[in-house]
Amino acid sequence: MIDPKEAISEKAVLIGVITQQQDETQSDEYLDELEFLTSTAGGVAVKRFVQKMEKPNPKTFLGVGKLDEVRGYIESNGIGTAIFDDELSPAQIRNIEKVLDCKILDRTNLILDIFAQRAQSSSARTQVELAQCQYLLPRLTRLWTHLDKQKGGIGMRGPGETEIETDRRIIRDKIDVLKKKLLTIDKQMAVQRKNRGKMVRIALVGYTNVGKSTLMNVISKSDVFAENKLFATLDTTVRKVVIKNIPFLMTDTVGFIRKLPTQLVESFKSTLDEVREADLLLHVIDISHPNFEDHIASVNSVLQDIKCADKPTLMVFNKIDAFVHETIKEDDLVTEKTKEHYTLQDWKKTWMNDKEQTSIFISALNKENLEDFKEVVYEAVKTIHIQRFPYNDFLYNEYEGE
Ligand SMILES: Nc1nc2c(ncn2[C@@H]2O[C@H](COP(=O)(O)OP(=O)(O)OP(=O)(O)O)[C@@H](O)[C@H]2O)c(=O)[nH]1
Ligand SMILES: [Mg+2]
Repeated sequence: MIDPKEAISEKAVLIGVITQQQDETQSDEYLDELEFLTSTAGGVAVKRFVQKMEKPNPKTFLGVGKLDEVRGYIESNGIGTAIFDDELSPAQIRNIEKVLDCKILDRTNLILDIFAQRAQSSSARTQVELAQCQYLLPRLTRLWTHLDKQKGGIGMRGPGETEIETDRRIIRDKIDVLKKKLLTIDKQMAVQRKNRGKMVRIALVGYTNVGKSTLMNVISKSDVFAENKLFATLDTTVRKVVIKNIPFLMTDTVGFIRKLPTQLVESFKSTLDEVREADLLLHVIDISHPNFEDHIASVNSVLQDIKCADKPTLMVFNKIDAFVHETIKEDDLVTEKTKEHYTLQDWKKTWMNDKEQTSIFISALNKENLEDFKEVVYEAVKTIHIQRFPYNDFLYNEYEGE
């Protein structure tokens, strides 16, 4: 298996494409994210290579000429790793490796690697390991490229194939074992969740690094690990929170990301069950991030994958303290007003103001607007609580201030 500690501890080049689906700005922002992922994994991105093309080359991702340029740079600068901003197919990895002769990582690889480094509990570790095995299985052949199976024929089919088959069987057996282990963990977790009784359950969801754990900490006065790195949280934390007269449970869980590897979504089933069984979702958004609308779309698509898209959801726009916008000078009559120029007030008048949804604007870090936040959450929880406990059986009396 890939040793998470050794996977990257070196200089890397980042490789992306500009296509019809993703323009130059987008491609830039995606590579910014890839760079953040790289540094979170412990690597340093020293250079970016970007190629304009209709779609990535199915054989080599980049075009042959561009790939050669990358090889030149890698050779003369002693770079050990090339990281591609997309999931590469087994054939692409094989072909690229032949040209670049260095470690080839793709986006999925990188994310799996970070997850592996960060997994603490036995459940998180098992889930990551399963995802890694599933990623590895179809890619095992790359170890055998030197046998050049295409030429095939006598001698080529024998030992090579058998060894790949043996390796595959080992990985398959491991996948079986891990799946069984996860089944047991799932059951334990389901029992734990059941034991929590009928209390209303809220789950924090959102893109990675938006401030979910920070919000959890200020609301529940707990101490969940939060830091400016991607995927600081992998394990689920549940805290009891009381607002006024209603106690409820709040869950902080793993953050989502664009192109979250499907293997991870699948194997993190027991973690995501927390989200699936929640009565209410708080979708936390980093409104100070230039790509926050993209982030919302990515999160919604994962929610759809895990069949949670229809759950009651409050949109919590966090980091209002860090929100900035471009301004157009009064005498500038040329520049058109675009989203980069929107003030917070402008934004609040957009789709965020939809009657269908509730939006709250806060800074978890500076504790701004938390009273409003609590009020809105309280009302939402109360509605669910009253439905669930028809005798209006509040655990505490609500005292109006005198
Ligand atoms: N400026 C500002 N920074 C914030 C705010 N809330 C959180 N942060 C910072 O954002 C970074 C990420 O915060 P976390 O709470 O770890 O984010 P998360 O959503 O739990 O991230 P993952 O667990 O990685 O998915 C930290 O450096 C926080 O200090 C805020 O309101 N304003
Ligand atoms: Mg977190």
